[in-house]
Amino acid sequence: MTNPDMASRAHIIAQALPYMQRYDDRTVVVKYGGHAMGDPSLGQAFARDITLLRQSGVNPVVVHGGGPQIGKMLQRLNIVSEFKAGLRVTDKATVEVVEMVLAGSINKEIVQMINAEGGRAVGLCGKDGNLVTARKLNRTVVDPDSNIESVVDLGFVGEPASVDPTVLRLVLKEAIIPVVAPVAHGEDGETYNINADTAAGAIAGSLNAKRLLFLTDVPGVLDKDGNLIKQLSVAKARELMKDGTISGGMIPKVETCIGSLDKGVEGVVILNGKVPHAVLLELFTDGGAGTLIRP
Ligand SMILES: Nc1ncnc2c1ncn2[C@@H]1O[C@H](COP(=O)(O)OP(=O)(O)O)[C@@H](O)[C@H]1O
Ligand SMILES: CC(=O)N[C@@H](CCC(=O)OP(=O)(O)O)C(=O)O
Repeated sequence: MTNPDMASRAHIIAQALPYMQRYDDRTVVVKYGGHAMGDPSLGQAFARDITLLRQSGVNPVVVHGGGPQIGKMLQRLNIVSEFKAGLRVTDKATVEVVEMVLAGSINKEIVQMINAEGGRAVGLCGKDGNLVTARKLNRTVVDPDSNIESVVDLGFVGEPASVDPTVLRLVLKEAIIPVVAPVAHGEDGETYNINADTAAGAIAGSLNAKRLLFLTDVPGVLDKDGNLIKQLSVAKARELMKDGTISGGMIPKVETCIGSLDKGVEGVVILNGKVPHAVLLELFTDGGAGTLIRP
């Protein structure tokens, strides 16, 4: 007779089959936010999920952030940093630190974690193979009191002007997992700091990804009372950004979700990366959580 515990374990594994078939040979871009990183056992669970996706025939692409880690390094170096509309004002000294932390230590740490789980990961940034070419971002902000619009100068903050996914396709064809840091060259030869959410959206769009997942440190988009919004239309998302319910780091995430749907990404989800195995739960079980942004 089958032990009930064994039977329920088998049931959970078997439940994954239709999902594995749905995502077979499809691209899933996972944005791994700096706030979801840090805990070694969570990091290991994340690396295992990504490796398992690859093993089951999915093409995972990791695009990572590292905002809090950049902040710590800037503090150690006594460089003052501020954010405007969820983006770091980036002068010359800051962009050097951003590149060092993102494309250096964090990128290699994630590559190492995935490889330790038996995957084969390779670290890239926007500069590699001209993956992402940046242009300076001219950011408009609206003062909520006066409703007056103004352009803020964020320094070396860029937005993707073009994405050439050739290098990603080559890597994916060999069953290697690309791990991308959001730092890129501009046509002017400068290095630009791109918000990781924005970079993930542009990359997902260029690959016509089946799914784009944002792993962050909250369960998803929360309403004014702090309750999770399970499904959010583009129109409602715009309303919540306007009235300030969506603020700070959630702004580039939601804006990217909207842009990615326009670019042909099939589904975009913001979810809690602090839940162990959040990626597997979202993709391979009926228990998907977080906020699904829909047209
Ligand atoms: N309406 C909202 N719902 C959820 N989080 C929000 C909302 N508005 C602002 N936030 C903030 O956005 C943060 C997530 O963005 P961010 O700090 O950039 O994380 P990450 O490093 O994962 O990109 C949350 O921790 C929360 O403080
Ligand atoms: C322009 C800009 O704000 N760039 C971000 C890049 C890292 C990032 O986006 O990291 P998270 O995903 O962890 O927030 C920064 O300097 O913090």
